[in-house]
Amino acid sequence: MMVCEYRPGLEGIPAAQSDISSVDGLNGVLEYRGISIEKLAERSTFLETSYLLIWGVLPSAQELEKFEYEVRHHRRIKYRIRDMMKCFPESGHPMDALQASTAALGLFDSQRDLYNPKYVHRSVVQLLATIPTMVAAFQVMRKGNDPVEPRDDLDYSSNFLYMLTGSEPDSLVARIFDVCLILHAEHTMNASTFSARVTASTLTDPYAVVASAVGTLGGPLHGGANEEVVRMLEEIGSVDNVRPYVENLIARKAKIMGFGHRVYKVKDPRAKILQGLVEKLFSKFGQDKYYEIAQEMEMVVGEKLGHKGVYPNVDFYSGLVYRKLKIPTDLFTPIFAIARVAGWLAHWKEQLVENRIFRPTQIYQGLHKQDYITLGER
Ligand SMILES: CC(=O)SCCNC(=O)CCNC(=O)[C@H](O)C(C)(C)COP(=O)(O)OP(=O)(O)OC[C@H]1O[C@@H](n2cnc3c(N)ncnc32)[C@H](O)[C@@H]1OP(=O)(O)O
Ligand SMILES: O=C([O-])CC(=O)C(=O)O
Repeated sequence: MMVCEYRPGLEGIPAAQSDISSVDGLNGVLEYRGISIEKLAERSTFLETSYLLIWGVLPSAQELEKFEYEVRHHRRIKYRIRDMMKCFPESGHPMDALQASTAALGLFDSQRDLYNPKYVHRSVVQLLATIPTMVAAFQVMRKGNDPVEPRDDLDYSSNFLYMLTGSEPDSLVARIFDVCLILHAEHTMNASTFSARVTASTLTDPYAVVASAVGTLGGPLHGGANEEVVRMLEEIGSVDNVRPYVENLIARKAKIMGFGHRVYKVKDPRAKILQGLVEKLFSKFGQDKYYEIAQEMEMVVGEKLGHKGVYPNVDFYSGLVYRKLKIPTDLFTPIFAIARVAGWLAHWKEQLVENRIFRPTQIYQGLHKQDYITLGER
């Protein structure tokens, strides 16, 4: 079958049939396996949501306990991985460090057996368990310190925050962080998930699948926008500067980070929940001026670009949560990756069910039947 119409960015072209999540972009609805993101953010945990995404159903109490136990006990990384990471330049971006170290996990995967449920289970546990450890280890090691060993007695998010700082987080902070992970866990056929599915379709190992997705997530048009948003708010500096700043970006036809979406033509439902989390954090730990700047920005961008359906996306308010938790800006996208591993793995598993290698076509616009001109004659 030949489909000849070219759609830049594959806009509107289905790349898979999926049961994992759905987005209603006109009404601002996101569901994981049919459950709204609002319900999950209110009642679930990141690990339970990961189980739901990957295995398709909410776990029983016993299944959840076993899954949490397994993840807790696979958090340690091999000393060879840690030593390899020690050699990474401290000036390098943590997303590059994460991509390289995730790919390196594949070096230890000698028994690849993609269609064996035990292999799938083991890889899921290992990736979910070790990716936060690798993100935290790079952060601590680039400051010249030894990584903080994971703690088996802490839940997923508390343990990650503990490995980053060396101290146990406040329980509200840990819960808010866990909700952020739930919100970022999955989002239909976004660029990094597409990347994961293309890689999965070649029947390579899940470490290569996740590493390719990490590489795709890092760009500023995708997950990397969360870092750019905070840098932009800092550059704006005061509420009075918002309007001229936005007008200048629009006049230059530049993209405003944290706004716009291929699917949502209204405010992203995750941005609404994240905004609520910012307010919760501020009411306990004190306001900062960047939230006022962000609110003004949302108002001005809505006024100028609302007619094009350009509203805040998930990356607009997440950075303000992480900033308030004193997390360095360049860790925002790796934190997004920690969460999205759940969605990538769910798509890896789904892709394998009736796999067919991705191999789209192109519309060739180049020359034919050219002469080969020898080097001396060019
Ligand atoms: C986790 C995530 O990946 S969420 C997205 C994170 N990325 C960002 O926040 C970066 C900023 N946003 C963008 O670059 C885009 O909105 C994307 C990449 C998210 C979506 O891109 P596309 O679906 O290709 O939208 P496209 O670029 O065609 O935009 C449609 C129209 O809205 C405008 N628009 C879309 N987003 C923005 C924006 N952030 N700032 C200014 N204008 C915008 C476009 O200029 C275009 O206008 P036109 O029709 O007059 O040319
Ligand atoms: O769906 C998209 O294109 C981007 C996005 O919001 C996500 O990956 O969370």
